[in-house]
Amino acid sequence: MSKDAPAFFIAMDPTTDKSLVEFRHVAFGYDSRAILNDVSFAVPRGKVTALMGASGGGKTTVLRLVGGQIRARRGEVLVNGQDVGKLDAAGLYAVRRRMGMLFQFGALFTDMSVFDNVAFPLREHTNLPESLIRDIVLMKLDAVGLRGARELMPSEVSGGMARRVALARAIALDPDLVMYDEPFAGLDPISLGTAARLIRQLNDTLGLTSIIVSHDLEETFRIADHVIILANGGIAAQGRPEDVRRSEDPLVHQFVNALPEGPVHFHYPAMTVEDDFGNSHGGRA
Ligand SMILES: Nc1ncnc2c1ncn2[C@@H]1O[C@H](COP(=O)(O)OP(=O)(O)OP(=O)(O)O)[C@@H](O)[C@H]1O
Repeated sequence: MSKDAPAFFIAMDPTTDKSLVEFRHVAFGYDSRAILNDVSFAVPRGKVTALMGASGGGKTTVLRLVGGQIRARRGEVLVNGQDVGKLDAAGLYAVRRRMGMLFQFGALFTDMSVFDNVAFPLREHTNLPESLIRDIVLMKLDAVGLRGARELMPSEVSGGMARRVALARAIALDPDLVMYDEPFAGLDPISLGTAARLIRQLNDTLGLTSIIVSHDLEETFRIADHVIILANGGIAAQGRPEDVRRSEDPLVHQFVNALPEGPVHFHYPAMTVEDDFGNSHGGRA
């Protein structure tokens, strides 16, 4: 990085390490309930990785482990070679600054204009002068096609536009990694296609690494370089979309073909049906 580069600019790590994020034998559970058992995978640097799997399988949990909001019970969660689970508050802050997070409905601040929403992280995390913030915000809004919408309030933009504003905000600080949790939820097919192409395009033009959690198989397989399928607490498959699609593993087959029956559990763990509805209530079953 040149010494004249503005302070907010964080160069890509020059290391030759091919993965930006790596899970090594990670186990995690909420209370006594195990969610991930011995999970290992790598997210290749500069690529779009899709994290998919059955509902409740732990995809959002994986994102929260990467962001350091929760810590693994066992194993390592490496981001740029650092174990996020072992960082103190300052270390975690530094790692998080290099991540953009985009959650389901964008969660824009409703009392701020589109411009101020995108400016927010810059005002919070940097000491840049307003004139430079303005240029950066307009650049980010331009990247998502909304430079002309800067004065609008969130209530005045469509769902698809709101998602794009949230995306501009997520990339405001020039992150290395952007994590999207269900970025297509609730979008009509045209907005969905636009959002997907935008994620791909921003990844490539800004040199990002992207992780997308999504249920939209077709669109996600179309834009992803790498797919990881999470099921029953482990990794059912990972690889290029075309390879995962061809997998003959019954679990993966069930998932990529959206079959209701198969090895992926439909039920949240519960006591047996007999115990729940059975004779304990005087034979009501
Ligand atoms: N804070 C929490 N406390 C207790 N259990 C939780 C908590 N957050 C998630 N869970 C449980 O952990 C499991 C995994 O949740 P997670 O949100 O990671 O799944 P997911 O794969 O993202 O699901 P979906 O695709 O439905 O969003 C779920 O069964 C959920 O009920």
